[in-house]
Amino acid sequence: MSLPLPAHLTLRHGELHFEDVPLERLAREHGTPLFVYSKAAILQALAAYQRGLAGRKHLICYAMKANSSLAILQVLVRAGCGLDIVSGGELERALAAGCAPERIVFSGVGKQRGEMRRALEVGIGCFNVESRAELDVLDEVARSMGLRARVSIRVNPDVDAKTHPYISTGLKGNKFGIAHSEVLQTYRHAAACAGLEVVGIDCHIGSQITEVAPYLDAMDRVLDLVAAIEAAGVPLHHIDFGGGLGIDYNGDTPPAADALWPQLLAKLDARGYGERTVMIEPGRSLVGNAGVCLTEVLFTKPGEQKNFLIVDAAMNDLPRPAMYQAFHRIEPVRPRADAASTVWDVVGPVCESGDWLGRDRALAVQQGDLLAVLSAGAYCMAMASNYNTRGRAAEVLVDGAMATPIRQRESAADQMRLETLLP
Ligand SMILES: Cc1ncc(COP(=O)(O)O)c(C=O)c1O
Ligand SMILES: N[C@@H](CCCC[NH3+])C(=O)O
Repeated sequence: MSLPLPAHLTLRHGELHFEDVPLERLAREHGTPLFVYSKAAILQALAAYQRGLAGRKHLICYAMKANSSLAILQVLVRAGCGLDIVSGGELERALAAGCAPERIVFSGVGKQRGEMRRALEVGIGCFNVESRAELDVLDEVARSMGLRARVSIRVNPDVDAKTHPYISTGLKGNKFGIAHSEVLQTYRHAAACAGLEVVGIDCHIGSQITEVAPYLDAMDRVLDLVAAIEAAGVPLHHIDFGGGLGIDYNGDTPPAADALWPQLLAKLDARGYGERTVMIEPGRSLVGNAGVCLTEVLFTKPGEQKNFLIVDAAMNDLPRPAMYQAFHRIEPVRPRADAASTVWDVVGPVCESGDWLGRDRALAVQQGDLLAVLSAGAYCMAMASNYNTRGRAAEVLVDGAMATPIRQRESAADQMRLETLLP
């Protein structure tokens, strides 16, 4: 194992542990594939943001799309987070997990009227609006309910987040946000709508960002807009700077949240906006390295060109490699210290050539061994599907020596529940 392990994941007595819990035991008790999360690792990641924003009026709204399992939401909400949601479904999860509605922000380019209505009815904190058309529909829906919707407009600062094209969102060619050149007129329009109350400005430039420069550029551009919008007579109560901070998947070196935020806050201070409420929407950086996916080697299949390790987790459980060629480290749960390693492609049982979890990995393993796919806390379970009628995996949350099952494995009956047989 050449790279250090993520926080709270350790090799003890020849076996991987999350906090004080041996992973092999969890796999035997709950079966595989199994997602295991560390509460301490989540709270440690959150603490870096809390330190970075200490002494400021702020609200950290966890972007729950990264991992929306109820218990994970509870951990973050109980630790003081609000939530960033992108659908009516996420709204119901947020409420079920005990998040105060006023600590919820609603992002996303395609909110439906019913979703707007429900969010207004429960009294969410703010809608991050992404187009002029959405603004008008929200205005109409709020007026029909005799309410005013608090809005912040998501601006597209046109900066290159230097990340994978599928997860870059702050460039002109992206579907997200309102173009820099149209921001002012959109704010003027919003301020004149009786069903809307303008409260802030919002920006999110992409995901898995590992450099400081795009953030600094985006902050400069957002603050230029704040000055212009306020000069036009529209006061802004908060600045929502989105999420996007990357994690270490394979030796990546993103800035730490408590190193990044002082630099961004210095920009606010320098421009006289130090008193504004700062909101952020981190997702991946709070949970990504707080989770692993345990999987069993079903078969070894050496071949002429490639050697395959066929494991019981697949692209339906962990779609990031298939979707983005994303790299996840794969480590044996009980490394075989003196065995020679072989180079394998680690693949799942799904009937697709794209169903792989790792390529060309040197591993000393045998049939029946357990592997841990690392950095699986974000955008894995949340993006899981039932392709090939595979049930979604089970999940366990570790806290010290305690392991709590937080989601049962989905059965075939669970999957068929909403379907109807023809007479
Ligand atoms: C509007 C918005 N906020 C927050 C996030 C969370 O991003 P990340 O998980 O990269 O922190 C996303 C996803 O990229 C997003 O689209
Ligand atoms: N799903 C992407 C991140 C998307 C960010 C959503 N705004 C990933 O796994 O990297």
